[in-house]
Amino acid sequence: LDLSTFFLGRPLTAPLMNASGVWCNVNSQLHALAESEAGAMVTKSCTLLRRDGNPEPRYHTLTMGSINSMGLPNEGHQYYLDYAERHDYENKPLFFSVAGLTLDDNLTIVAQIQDAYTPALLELNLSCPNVPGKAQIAYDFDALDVILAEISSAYSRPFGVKLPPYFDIAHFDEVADILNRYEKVNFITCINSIGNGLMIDMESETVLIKPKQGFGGIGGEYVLPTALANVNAFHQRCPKKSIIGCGGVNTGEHVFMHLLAGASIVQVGTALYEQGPDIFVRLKAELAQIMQEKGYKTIREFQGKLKTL
Ligand SMILES: O=C(O)c1[nH]c(=O)[nH]c(=O)c1Cl
Repeated sequence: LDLSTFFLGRPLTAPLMNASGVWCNVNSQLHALAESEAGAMVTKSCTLLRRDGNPEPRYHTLTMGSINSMGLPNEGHQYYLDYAERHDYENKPLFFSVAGLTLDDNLTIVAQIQDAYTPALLELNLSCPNVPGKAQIAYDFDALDVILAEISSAYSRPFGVKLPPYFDIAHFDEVADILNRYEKVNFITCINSIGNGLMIDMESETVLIKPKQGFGGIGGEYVLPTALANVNAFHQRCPKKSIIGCGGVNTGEHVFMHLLAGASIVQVGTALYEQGPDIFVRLKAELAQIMQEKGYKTIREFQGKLKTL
C-alpha cells in the first residue's frame, strides 16, 4: 500500500504532519516530530523576537476538541532558523511557519529565511486569532492582497499560506481569486482554528481560559465539517496549488476524508496535542486499513475525487 503522496515533486513517506503550534515550539518537540512516523513537520509560527504569549490557562481540552488563546508564544525566528539548519531534509520535509506581528517583521523574517538558503518551505500564517487588538490578515482581503504582493517580491521561492476558515461561498471565491494571482503561492493550508469560540464550566460558571475573557480558537472534531469544506473549496478554485488539510483529524477516516476532499498532506493539531507523536503510527495504520478495504493501492487513486450527488 503506497501511503505516499508527492508534495512539490518530492515523495512523502506518509501524507501526515503536525499542525503549526502543536508539538513544535522547542527543539525537544521538533526532534520528537523528526523521529515520528509523520511524513513532514512544521515549526511553531514565529515572530521576530521571542514571546511569552498570553497568561495561562490559555489552552483547554473540550469534549470534542480544544479551545486556545496561546497568544503566539514562540522562541523567536532565529531559534527556528537554527533548527532548520540542523534538520535532516532527507528524513522528511520541514515547513517553517511565520506570523510576524507587522508586515515589516514578516519581510525581515522572510528575508532571513531566503538568506539562510534553507530547504524549509515557508508557511505564512495569515490567520492567528489570538493576538489581542490584531484582526486576522486573512479576513481583511485588501491586507491579504498587499502582504502576498510584498512577500512574493521579497521571497524568490514557492511558499504557502495558512488560512482561517471561511463560511461564505462568496468569500471562497474572493480569496481564491486573490491567491490565484500569486503563482509563487503554491500551497494553501486550510484551516486554522475557528476563531473566538467560548466554552463554559458549569460548576464554577466561568470561562475555561484566562486571555480575552475566555474567547479562543476552536480545534478538534468540532471543526471537521468546516475544515473539509475549506479544503474542497480551495481545491476546486485553485487547481494549480496544493492543499494541505488541517482540522478535526483524529482517525484514519478523517485523514481519508481530507485527502478525498483534495488535500495532499493532512495536518493534525488537537489530537496530536492530546495523544502525542505516536498518533501518526495509528493514523497511518487506520488509513492503510481503509485503503485496503476499499481496494485502493495508492492515494492518487482517490485524492481529490470527492463525488457529488
Ligand atoms: O494563539 C496562538 O499562538 C495561535 N493559536 C491558533 O489557534 N492559531 C494560530 O495560528 C496561533 Cl499563532
